[in-house]
Amino acid sequence: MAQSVLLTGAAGRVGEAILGDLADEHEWRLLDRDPPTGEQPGEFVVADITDGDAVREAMGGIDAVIHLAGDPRPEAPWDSVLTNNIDGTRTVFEAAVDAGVEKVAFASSNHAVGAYETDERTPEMYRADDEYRLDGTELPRPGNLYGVSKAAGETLGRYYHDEHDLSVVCVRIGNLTEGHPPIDYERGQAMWLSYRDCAHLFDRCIRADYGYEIVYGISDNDRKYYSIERAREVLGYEPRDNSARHE
Ligand SMILES: NC(=O)C1=CN([C@@H]2O[C@H](COP(=O)(O)OP(=O)(O)OC[C@H]3O[C@@H](n4cnc5c(N)ncnc54)[C@H](O)[C@@H]3O)[C@@H](O)[C@H]2O)C=CC1
Ligand SMILES: O=C1O[C@H](COP(=O)(O)O)[C@@H](O)[C@H](O)[C@H]1O
Repeated sequence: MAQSVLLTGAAGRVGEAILGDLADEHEWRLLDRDPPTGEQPGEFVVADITDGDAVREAMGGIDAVIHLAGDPRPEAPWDSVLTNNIDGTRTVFEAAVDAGVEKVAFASSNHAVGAYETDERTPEMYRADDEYRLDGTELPRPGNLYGVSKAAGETLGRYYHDEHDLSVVCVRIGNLTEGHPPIDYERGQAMWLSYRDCAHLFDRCIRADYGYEIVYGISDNDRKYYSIERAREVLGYEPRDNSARHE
């Protein structure tokens, strides 16, 4: 069934992947601090996610939120991730609860667990014959402040689920690229997320029933060190792409 979905960070790359396949599948309200370029599949709200009043207004009549807005740079400075990724994410969760939204899918990142990629494990863990897997039950282990901000977003989600009964899924997105996986980059190939698998995964986040979940958002790559079993089980994720087909 089509749902009313608020998509924050709609003008970015992940937003482009989602809307590319799902424009006609749901009723969209799009939010970004950058104004839209070109025609959009729904109402577009130009606002900053740290503006509580604007975010609360954008939540009216919404069933589900896909929260992408934030600073996506692994090297982003603390001031920026504190404002955009931590404070902004808290504002989105708070407004969702106030508005009686049912579920929020939060764009977390591989960088929330980047420090598991130790010198001892790499580069072997990036290869198809290596069986090391992270599955979402492990503690966060960020390798940079951007990763810290994503771990904080996951923890905010846990809090808003436990204290306010909001359904929350945190998707630790790998490396989204259009058309083909990153070239000459084993790590990127191991965590590749194709555009169509990205759209399908967030569609499942809108449609599935869950309480609080952390899942990995990668395609079904032969090379992988993130398990996608939880996403399959809980969300019904059925990825179609595999970076090995492009090697
Ligand atoms: N692209 C990737 O491979 C990955 C992305 N992610 C996460 O997914 C989300 C989206 O990433 P991308 O689309 O790649 O980034 P992007 O930079 O292309 O898009 C982010 C969008 O959010 C908007 N934005 C940023 N701060 C904002 C604020 N304070 N208020 C309102 N809008 C704001 C920007 O204007 C931009 O349109 C980010 O949270 C990022 O951390 C996580 C892992 C991998
Ligand atoms: O969280 C993110 O991760 C991807 C992949 O990380 P990288 O270190 O291999 O580049 C990154 O491209 C994206 O910008 C970021 O938001």
